[in-house]
Amino acid sequence: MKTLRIATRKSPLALWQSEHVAARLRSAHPDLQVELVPMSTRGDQVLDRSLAAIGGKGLFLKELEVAMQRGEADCAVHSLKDVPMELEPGFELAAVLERADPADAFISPRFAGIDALPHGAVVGTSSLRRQAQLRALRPDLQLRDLRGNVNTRLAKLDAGEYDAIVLACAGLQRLGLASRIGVRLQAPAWLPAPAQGAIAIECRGGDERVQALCAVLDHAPTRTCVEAERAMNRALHGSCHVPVAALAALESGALRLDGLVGDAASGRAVRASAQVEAAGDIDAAEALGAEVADRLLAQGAHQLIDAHL
Ligand SMILES: NCc1[nH]cc(CCC(=O)O)c1CC(=O)O
Repeated sequence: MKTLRIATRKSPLALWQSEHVAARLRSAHPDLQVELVPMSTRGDQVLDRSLAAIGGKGLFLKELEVAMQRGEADCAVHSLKDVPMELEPGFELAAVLERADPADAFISPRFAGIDALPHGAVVGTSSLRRQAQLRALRPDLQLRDLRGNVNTRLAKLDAGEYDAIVLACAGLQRLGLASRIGVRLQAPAWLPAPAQGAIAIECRGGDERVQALCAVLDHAPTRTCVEAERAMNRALHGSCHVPVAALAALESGALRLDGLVGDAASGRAVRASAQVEAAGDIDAAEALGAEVADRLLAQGAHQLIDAHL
């Protein structure tokens, strides 16, 4: 019997996502034996410093890529928002699954929304993108770091360490915690991370067996949207030190992209958007991302980015 081994992180959300991919692959290929290879990454181990300080998003991928290189796994499942804009050489995305809810969620046991928070309320999030947007709306808030997996973050909120926190709706929904969502923070007023809500399967470049097995899970409209968002981020040369947010949507054939570059310390933010009428191919999505990046730079995003170089 043929086997496919999926490298995965061990957090409950990562395991849910990998089990989901495994189940879909099993039903698409009844003769395929699909196994998970759970492993811990540096991004999971180092919880006392921000991701930006310890080297960025790639930290969630490295150990999984090493396992693929060694032949201990055939592919790896990731939240696409945790995947760097440029993959390591020798790897590619075999599939991007249909996106779940891309929005961020405001969560608080006591307050109905960001506007309802009292002056100086304490909000937990280590994401510079979420911090920048909170600062832009409410300069008075006290923003405090909050890392760890989704359950850990909710437990810290429930223990009273914060008045509110912000998490991705998709992660909460996947873990059966949708009832914790207080407010869905909607675009274009609030923008999520590029590719938030999308699950990707990474494999070794040129591994045609794995690509063919995973191709059935690929969702073209999601690919189009996330490509526009990731192309915008790439064109901004955004490192994880600069808060960048983006959301693309397909509506009756047109592809619209909203983007934001912010500054977590000052709460300054610049926004831009654009759309293409016939969003046929990946090239059009990429061009749209570059266009919105140009508009952001023209409005002063370069000052926010240069300040972090
Ligand atoms: N930063 C960690 C992370 N990576 C992906 C998700 C949620 C699921 C997704 O966006 O696909 C989360 C948790 C969160 O931000 O609340």
